[in-house]
Amino acid sequence: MQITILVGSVHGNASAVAQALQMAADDIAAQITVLPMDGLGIAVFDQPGAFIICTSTTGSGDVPDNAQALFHSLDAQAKYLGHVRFGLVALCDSSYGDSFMGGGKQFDERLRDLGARRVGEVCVLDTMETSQPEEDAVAWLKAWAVQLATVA
Ligand SMILES: Cc1cc2nc3c(=O)[nH]c(=O)nc-3n(C[C@H](O)[C@H](O)[C@H](O)COP(=O)(O)O)c2cc1C
Repeated sequence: MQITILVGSVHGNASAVAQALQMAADDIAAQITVLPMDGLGIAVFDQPGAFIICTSTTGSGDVPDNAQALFHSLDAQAKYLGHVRFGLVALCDSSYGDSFMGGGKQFDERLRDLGARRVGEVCVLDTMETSQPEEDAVAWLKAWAVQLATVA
């Protein structure tokens, strides 16, 4: 199984979570590549295998600066992504109220609009709820990989 983790991060928390997921690759018999979103466009989804969007939220429900190019290309170069299977790991903070998890939600909605299929529940890493986001994410990955294997 080939999995590409696309990372949107401001201060490095999402990057650290992505690294932890990569370290767990052997546990799920997968090859995991970590790719910062910087400068990427929709063409990244032409790669084979499944994807994990691992992103934080910044500003007021916004995607991180390094995710802007990829996110906007989902509009500017929109195309059908029916072949894409993805999981979502969303770093967030519920003290931000209405803008909670906005970055993750925006990716989720836009990718699904384009026909991509999200596998499993969102891995919600709320700063107010967990002090061990890496461990939580690895536990999520193990369950997610099982679900992914059952999806055509
Ligand atoms: C300036 C700033 C704005 C933020 N805005 C939001 C927000 O609107 N909604 C939310 O759920 N979390 C928000 N967060 C919380 C971050 O998403 C969270 O701290 C995350 O762990 C940061 O990960 P990163 O270092 O990979 O960017 C904000 C954090 C900062 C510092």
